Amino acid sequence: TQSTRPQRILGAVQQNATRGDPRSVVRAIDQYCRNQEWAMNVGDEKGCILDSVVSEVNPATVLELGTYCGYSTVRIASLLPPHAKLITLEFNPEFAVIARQVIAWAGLEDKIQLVEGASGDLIPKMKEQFGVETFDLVFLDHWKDRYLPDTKLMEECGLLRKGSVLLADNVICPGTPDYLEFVRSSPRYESQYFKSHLEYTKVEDGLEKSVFLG
Ligand SMILES: Cc1ncnc2c1ncn2[C@@H]1O[C@H](/C=C/CNC(=O)c2cc(-c3ccc(F)cc3)cc(O)c2O)C[C@H]1O
Ligand SMILES: [Mg+2]
Repeated sequence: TQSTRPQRILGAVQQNATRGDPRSVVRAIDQYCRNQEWAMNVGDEKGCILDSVVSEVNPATVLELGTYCGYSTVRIASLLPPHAKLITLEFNPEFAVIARQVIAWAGLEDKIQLVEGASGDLIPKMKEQFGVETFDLVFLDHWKDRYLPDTKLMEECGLLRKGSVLLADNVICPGTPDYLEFVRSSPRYESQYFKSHLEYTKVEDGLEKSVFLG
């Protein structure tokens, strides 16, 4: 039977990456998606911007919206301090199955908690069910029309503190116009655009970093 793209990405990791070496997992996925078949990972170019923001924030708690195959999950977790935790939300069970194996291959199970479900349902349960106070960093990379409602929901649920950083992928391509307008015009956010390119292409895209001012 025909394999799926996520299954082929997992295969590339198992064939080309070293178990327990997160950066080799990241490199294996980038090489596969650049040379064999495109996939919607944040990729190596925007990934370097992601790395610099993660290193600057040095977060103890991270929330990722939209796991897909776990590329950015592994990329972020590989930079976290020893006791830091990353919670990643994914509602497609098929993607979750693949992401769990990619995370395991990287040896990052202890830092990452993958929770299956829709962000709109899970965000209100973060405090009670997952023992989270607030998030130091949120990486938004799920359906683009969910960035704004989920940001408002995180505010309402008290999951953002003064200084919490939101980093959003794809603010140009495919684009998140309502979210961009909101964070750039709201007095409660200090926003900055990092110009880059759509993963594995020359098309313009970028990341928007928004600091919640409380
Ligand atoms: C609400 C919610 N809750 C939990 N998981 C959710 C969710 N919405 C999506 N997800 C999960 O995240 C993943 C979805 C991500 C959506 N990302 C995209 O649609 C996406 C699309 C492109 C793109 C650009 C140009 C083109 F020509 C074609 C595609 C590039 C990217 O980097 C992307 O992230 C997988 C999905 O199951
Ligand atoms: Mg993306």
